[in-house]
Amino acid sequence: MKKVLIATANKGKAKEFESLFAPLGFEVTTLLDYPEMEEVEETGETFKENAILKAEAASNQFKVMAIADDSGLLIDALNGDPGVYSARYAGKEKNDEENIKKVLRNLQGIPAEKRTARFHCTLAVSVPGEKTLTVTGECEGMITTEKLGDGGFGYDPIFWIEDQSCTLAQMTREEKSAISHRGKALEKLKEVLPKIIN
Ligand SMILES: O=P(O)(O)OP(=O)(O)OP(=O)(O)OC[C@H]1O[C@@H](n2cnc3c(O)ncnc32)[C@H](O)[C@@H]1O
Ligand SMILES: [Mg+2]
Repeated sequence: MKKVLIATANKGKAKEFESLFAPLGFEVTTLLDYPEMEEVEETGETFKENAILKAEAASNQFKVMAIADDSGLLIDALNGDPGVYSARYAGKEKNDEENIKKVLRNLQGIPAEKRTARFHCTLAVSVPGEKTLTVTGECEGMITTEKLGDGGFGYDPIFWIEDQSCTLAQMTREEKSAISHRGKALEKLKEVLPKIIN
């Protein structure tokens, strides 16, 4: 079976990538399979910089093609926060629960129509000896006033999708991937990397 290395240690992302790549005949390995590996410091100021950092670190270490995902939630009423710092919004322990609480606290009193937000995803593909390639995807939504649903990960329980009238955490993994920032970025990746994906 063909293998693809996804340079992430995030369980939620890992599951989504497994579901996205399985139909393409790929076995997915992630950094969760290598717990001894040290986490790459995300020193970039943009999703693109951080995605490239993570992808190149993994492909250099393992000498294989690696795909990294840097993503985050941009909330208009918070001037684009938590943005690139989404994972660590409430502290360096990367606690989804605390991150959600902080967002809801900071949006207290903000009316529904002003709670617009988007998820962003940049995927970087690094092949040893070749220039790293990036693609992006975005998903528009609204921030709820309470958590709804227990699927997904991260900020999904407070991210409302207008068209479907539910949060990303109330969708199946397939439903989420059909409209998500990650799903859209991967669709673009499939176009630019036909040789590798097919
Ligand atoms: O860097 P890796 O190892 O991939 O894992 P991470 O969790 O640190 O990932 P990021 O640096 O890209 O931070 C992205 C954060 O944005 C949030 N996020 C990204 N995609 C999401 C999604 O599809 N649903 C909900 N939250 C998401 C989530 O809280 C992530 O921790
Ligand atoms: Mg990270």
